[in-house]
Amino acid sequence: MAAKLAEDAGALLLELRNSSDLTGKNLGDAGDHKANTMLIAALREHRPDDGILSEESQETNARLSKNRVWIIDPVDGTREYSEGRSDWAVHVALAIDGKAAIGAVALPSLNMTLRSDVTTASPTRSDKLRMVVSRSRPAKEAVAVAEILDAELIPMGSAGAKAMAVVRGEADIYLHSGGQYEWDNCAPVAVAQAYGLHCSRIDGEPLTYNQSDTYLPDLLICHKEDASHILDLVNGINDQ
Ligand SMILES: Nc1ncnc2c1ncn2[C@@H]1O[C@H](COP(=O)(O)O)[C@@H](OP(=O)(O)O)[C@H]1O
Ligand SMILES: [Mg+2]
Repeated sequence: MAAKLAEDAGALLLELRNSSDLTGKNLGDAGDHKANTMLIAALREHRPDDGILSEESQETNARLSKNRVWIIDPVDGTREYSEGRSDWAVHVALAIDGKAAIGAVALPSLNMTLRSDVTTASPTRSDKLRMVVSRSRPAKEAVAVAEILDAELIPMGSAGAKAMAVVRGEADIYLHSGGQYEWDNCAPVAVAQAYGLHCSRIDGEPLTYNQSDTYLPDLLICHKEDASHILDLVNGINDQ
């Protein structure tokens, strides 16, 4: 269901972008609103007992008493969506007891949806490591770690698109700090974990969802074999 909803919302968003006269922020706002309305209505209809947390409509009190909470980002990479780029995503995840249990990330411009329940082969690691970072706000730790590892930096929009670049074998590391919310990374983390990748906070702690404060400002997604080395490097940089 997560994959179907993410795909359907993605189709709506592509249709809106192709057919409307809206541009820039107006297009982003309209897309956010349209996809959010569709996703919330579908979740309320099909999973009436579950909680919902969406970037576009946050129902804090009701969800906090639930074990099962849908965490959705109708358009992740709104800026890129509204610029006509392909690096944006729709996130639909189910957190169970605070863990990213199930997720789907649609990449509508690439006609692709990645999901936690149906996985293909684990991504292969490149000898020359490639690190995806925010186009607009690359984390200082990421830039410093890339330099130490002699990794290629690949700027890209959207947390979902970046995490899926690692899942798809287009990159090896996604390292972010400085700000993000639960909806930005819950579905990407559910998918990345299902593909056998390491996912944690940059201090190595687990990523925990459905918290009263939804700010979840940093994360590391990478191949398991690289995780402890990268976490040590980040730790060293942040101790300086
Ligand atoms: N420093 C920060 N503070 C808050 N949110 C941030 C952030 N850096 C990135 N994000 C959010 O994380 C998502 C991916 O960002 P980026 O493309 O820069 O990596 C975006 O989500 P939205 O597009 O859903 O708003 C963006 O708003
Ligand atoms: Mg987002």
